[in-house]
Amino acid sequence: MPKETLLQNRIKGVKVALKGALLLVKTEASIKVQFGIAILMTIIGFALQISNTEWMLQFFAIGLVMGIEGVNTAIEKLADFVHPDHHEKIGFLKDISAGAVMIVSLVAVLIGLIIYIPKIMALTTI
Ligand SMILES: Nc1ncnc2c1ncn2[C@@H]1O[C@H](COP(=O)(O)OP(=O)(O)OP(=O)(O)O)[C@@H](O)[C@H]1O
Repeated sequence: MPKETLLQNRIKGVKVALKGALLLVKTEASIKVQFGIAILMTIIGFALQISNTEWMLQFFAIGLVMGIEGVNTAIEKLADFVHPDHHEKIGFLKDISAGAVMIVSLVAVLIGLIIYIPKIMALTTI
């Protein structure tokens, strides 16, 4: 079999990653909710005309939360596959993995509050 080039190898890698991202959005309830929130925040961002820097921070927060949620999902599924029975260590592993999602989610909420509270205040004082 002819050896694939670096470009062919990378194209294959991108295809696999896209398939994984689609699988996450299609099958995982938490990612579906986060995707919905991401769309809503994008609409609100347009409506309240946030700045370029605010767009960057908002997309960064969305990407961070959804990315870490994806890794958390993979860890949960791997744990269930490797050890389907109840085990203290599996519980600990799943808890810290969920904790990582919680940390980035709190940061995302803080970013949202910092961006939108002044804009909402300005709207309500008009
Ligand atoms: N095999 C196990 N052994 C010990 N504790 C477990 C085990 N499976 C789950 N737990 C405990 O239950 C919690 C929830 O685990 P679960 O796999 O249901 O994740 P989840 O948060 O409900 O998943 P999702 O994000 O898909 O809703 C874990 O954080 C852990 O504390």
